[in-house]
Amino acid sequence: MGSPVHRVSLGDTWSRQVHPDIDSERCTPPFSVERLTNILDRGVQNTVLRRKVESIIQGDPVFNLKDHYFMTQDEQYEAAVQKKFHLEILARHLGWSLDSPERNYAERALSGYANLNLQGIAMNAIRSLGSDEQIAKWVQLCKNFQIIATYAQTELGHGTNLRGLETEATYDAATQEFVIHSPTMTATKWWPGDLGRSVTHAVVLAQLICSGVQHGMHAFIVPIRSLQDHTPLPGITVGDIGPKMGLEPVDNGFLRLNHVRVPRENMLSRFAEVLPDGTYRRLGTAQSNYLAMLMTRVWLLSTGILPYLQKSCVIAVRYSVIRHQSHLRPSDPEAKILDYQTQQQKLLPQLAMSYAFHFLATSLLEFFHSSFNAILNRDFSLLPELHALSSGMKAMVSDFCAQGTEICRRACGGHGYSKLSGLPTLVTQAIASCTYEGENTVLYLQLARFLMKIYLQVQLSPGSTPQKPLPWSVRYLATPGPARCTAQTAAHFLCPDLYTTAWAHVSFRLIKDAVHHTQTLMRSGVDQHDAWNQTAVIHLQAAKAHCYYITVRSFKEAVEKLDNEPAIQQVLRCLCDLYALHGILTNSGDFLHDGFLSGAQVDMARTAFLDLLPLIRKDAIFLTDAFDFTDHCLNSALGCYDGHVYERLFEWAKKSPANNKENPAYGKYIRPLLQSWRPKL
Ligand SMILES: CCCCCCCCCCCCC/C=C/C(=O)SCCNC(=O)CCNC(=O)[C@H](O)C(C)(C)COP(=O)(O)OP(=O)(O)OC[C@H]1O[C@@H](n2cnc3c(N)ncnc32)[C@H](O)[C@@H]1OP(=O)(O)O
Ligand SMILES: Cc1cc2nc3c(=O)[nH]c(=O)nc-3n(C[C@H](O)[C@H](O)[C@H](O)COP(=O)(O)OP(=O)(O)OC[C@H]3O[C@@H](n4cnc5c(N)ncnc54)[C@H](O)[C@@H]3O)c2cc1C
Repeated sequence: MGSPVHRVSLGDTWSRQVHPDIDSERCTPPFSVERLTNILDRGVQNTVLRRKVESIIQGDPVFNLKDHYFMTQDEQYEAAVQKKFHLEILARHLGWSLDSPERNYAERALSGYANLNLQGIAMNAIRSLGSDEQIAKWVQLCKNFQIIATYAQTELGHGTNLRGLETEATYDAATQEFVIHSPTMTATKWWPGDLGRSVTHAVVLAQLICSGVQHGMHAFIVPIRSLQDHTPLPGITVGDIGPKMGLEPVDNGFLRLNHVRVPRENMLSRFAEVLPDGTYRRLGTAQSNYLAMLMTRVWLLSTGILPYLQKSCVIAVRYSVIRHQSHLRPSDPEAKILDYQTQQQKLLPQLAMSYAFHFLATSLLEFFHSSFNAILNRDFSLLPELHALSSGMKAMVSDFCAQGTEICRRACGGHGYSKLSGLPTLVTQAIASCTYEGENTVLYLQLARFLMKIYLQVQLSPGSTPQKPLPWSVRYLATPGPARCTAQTAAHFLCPDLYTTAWAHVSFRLIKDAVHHTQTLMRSGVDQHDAWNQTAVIHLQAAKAHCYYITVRSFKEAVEKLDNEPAIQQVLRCLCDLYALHGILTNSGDFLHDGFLSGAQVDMARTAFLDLLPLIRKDAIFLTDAFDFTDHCLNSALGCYDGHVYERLFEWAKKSPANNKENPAYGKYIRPLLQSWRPKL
């Protein structure tokens, strides 16, 4: 098999020949991998453009990632800024504007290795919370990198509870300025990315106070560092928060503001404004200023979170066809570890999830785009569903990606523990996404609250046509399905309608149970808030089931649309089956609880699941190749397209600074230790 040049990018001499163990996996593709890539890219023209951009990136020595794993944190930070700077210069030269597809592809290729990404999140805030004039002014400055901005919301004392934020923005009508101030230690902004050492400006979220009255959290554009010499401006104390679990290239920072004055025009005012005399006018809802987070959650799913799992799958699956360990039968040669059922059971559900989440993120993005303009024009009718869905989906995707990347890492045995595998970095990146942009439990509970409301709404008018149709994602709550699953054989579990119905049933029942528990407590005299807290674990479980149901449904619908691609449809159908059944088996208690499934039916589901594993296993390399990550972008000694795992690990390890300088500990400690007993020998 020829090796596509765009994938084999590291320029190692052995790259010219693909390892026979992975080459043999690519012998007879049952579907066009190229077409599948086009589908994932949403069009052949996008694949062509992406590859063009990737070849520019990987051909440029500044974007070389070779030494990354041996760098100190400081060096990683500097290299990441250098890459961003170089990308910016290159983009100007090539005419790639900040929102262009070329620019997005370049960011994807450098994901995790370039920083100043909070510029995008700050722009999301400006675009969603700013007036048209503010957008025109500030987004342009950001786009040109005339300023570098971050989104500074979280404080030492509060992250989740935005109403508890302490930073104050007090309006001074005499000067028509806001005075931005951190009144306490716990009001210190803590965590914003790129804040520690890089940004010039911050979108600061603060409690607005006009004429002594508090109006809740609003967004203000605050200059932080001088545009001339980058020193902190008067009243600003800013710095880096210190070592973290991962994300070394990013300078997460702290910020204290001591009566910093900004002009009235610096309050983002699409949904609220302060008139010169200090009159406050609310133009949106109390939660309108949360819109920037919503936008970023949707955006991050496909750009910032899912790729960690997809890359981990590519690395672990490729490695698993190269790695031989032990024997399936004593007389056989050592087996590829991917041929062990247990290895398939670890990796293939992760692969299925990678596809499931791709289609989910796509449909959520479409929903977002179709409702965002209406929201900007203050039509908030779609907002509750969009907020609930994006909260739940961000929580689910990041949770599963964090678990999945770790499963992939452990599935690579000892070599998965080496940073050179690329996997530890992917794990820590995915773990961070469980916390930022909303801690996952908290986000699931936002969805649960929405589900409870809808459920109660449906119960109030059972059977009758509701005044306005239910939001599409929860319409199933109005039409409960059968009380028992009809499957009689394992093969019946390979029917998308059957398992989608099963997931709808479990989600419906868990929502009903959660609401029932809450209401029972309330009827017994427990106050509404305590009742919610005492049933939150059950609500959480319901929200998770709902997310699973939505994912299964969106995957099923995406596969159904591929009628003109029967071979691809067939393989994706298997992945969809595997995803749905894996969820049923890992949550079988929920399906058994009310007798929807019998024990015998769970056994059938397990048989169907296990039978799928070898089917998907034979296509696993094709399915991972289809993501079309370049070797450069994977930056993994285990996961390269050519399969030369051992040579690459050895070559990369040899480059370690530890192997290329004198050992300072030898003279100081090892030699004295060894020699300390010499007189007695
Ligand atoms: C190719 C590119 C590669 C890019 C690579 C990417 C690299 C990635 C880099 C990493 C970047 C990381 C950046 C991280 C940034 C951040 O983390 S910023 C900080 C984020 N912080 C949060 O998310 C905080 C989470 N907290 C909240 O959202 C809220 O406080 C809360 C949990 C929602 C609670 O708020 P509260 O005011 O208490 O509301 P409630 O009482 O719970 O609800 C009242 C009603 O309001 C509704 N509601 C809540 N939020 C919203 C919303 N956003 N939109 C619409 N409606 C909302 C809620 O449902 C309630 O409704 P009702 O029930 O009808 O009353
Ligand atoms: C890598 C990284 C990058 C970040 N980047 C930024 C950034 O650029 N800008 C920015 O402003 N912030 C940023 N953050 C901060 C991040 O958004 C917050 O850490 C996050 O929103 C969680 O808030 P918290 O830290 O206050 O956690 P807490 O809310 O204190 O959570 C701690 C625990 O309490 C639980 N809990 C809290 N409230 C409730 C509740 N109501 N019900 C039930 N349980 C609850 C949570 O589930 C969790 O288990 C970043 C964080 C990280 C880790």
